[in-house]
Amino acid sequence: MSDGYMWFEGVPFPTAGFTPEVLREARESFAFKDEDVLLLTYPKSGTNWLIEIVCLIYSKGDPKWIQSVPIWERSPWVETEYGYNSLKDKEGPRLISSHLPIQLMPKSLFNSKAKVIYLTRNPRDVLMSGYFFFGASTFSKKPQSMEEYFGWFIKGNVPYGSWFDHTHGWMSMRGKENFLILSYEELKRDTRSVVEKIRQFLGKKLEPEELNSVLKNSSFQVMKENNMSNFSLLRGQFLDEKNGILLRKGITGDWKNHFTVAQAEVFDRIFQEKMADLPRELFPWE
Ligand SMILES: Nc1ncnc2c1ncn2[C@@H]1O[C@H](COP(=O)(O)O)[C@@H](OP(=O)(O)O)[C@H]1O
Ligand SMILES: CCc1ccc(OS(=O)(=O)O)cc1
Repeated sequence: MSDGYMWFEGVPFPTAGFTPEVLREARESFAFKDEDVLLLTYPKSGTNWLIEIVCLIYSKGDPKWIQSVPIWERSPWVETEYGYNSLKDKEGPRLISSHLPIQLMPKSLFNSKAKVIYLTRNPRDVLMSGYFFFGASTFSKKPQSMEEYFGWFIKGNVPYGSWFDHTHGWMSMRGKENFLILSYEELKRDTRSVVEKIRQFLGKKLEPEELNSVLKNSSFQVMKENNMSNFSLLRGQFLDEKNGILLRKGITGDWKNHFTVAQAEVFDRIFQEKMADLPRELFPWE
């Protein structure tokens, strides 16, 4: 019986676009190549912002690609039916996205030199972003209230499971030279420097005016108006016509407008308990 998720090995997935067969085959058989780039996040951490930036770095700031091809085709999600099938036989270097927890990632990643960028975000803002986004979707369990979604998030009963487990799992890769960890918060605070860091990690060159174009075309306002990037193509079938918005506020600290004092205290306590073994520098919002 469906409870609003498609469960695979204890992890809840959206009900559209995912199957146990593809998840299994991707983990066992998907072959990462050394020249691939993997954009890895827990959902609602700024995944699509990162994809837009990387696409623009690849096109040297030329917006033609991002204005003509849907974002999920430029950097498909390897775990989805569509993404797996479009990536598996693709020639040449590939841009690949994923929200998978480490135990479900294609095994070949760990023997490849593929470059991985892991983008983190304050889980309180991830929670709020997910509450609005999944609440306006047709492919995920709908919460009746923020309080209900808060409880699900703490338990990991949300798409892709527990933020705490996801983060713990992937942080075990920190220090590897092909693994770059960034945060949404630093990307917001100093976008230019972080985009430069990404460019350098990818070994790409940009002229100053090309960098300016990357920044302009990946800005919140320009992305919000780009129908190839703002998920407007998913409205109707997968997202609510009115509230199914990917680029909602694009700020840090929105959780403060929604959490009660009691929820903030509960979250702090759980965060301390679950993340105490990891260095605080990994969480630049704390
Ligand atoms: N160019 C941009 N600048 C800032 N935030 C952006 C952005 N593009 C997307 N985001 C934010 O990233 C979140 C979605 O993440 P994902 O791409 O992982 O689903 C949304 O957060 P909010 O819901 O807090 O506004 C969205 O507004
Ligand atoms: C079916 C399309 C779709 C879109 C977005 C999804 O969630 S997530 O934000 O990438 O986690 C899932 C399915």
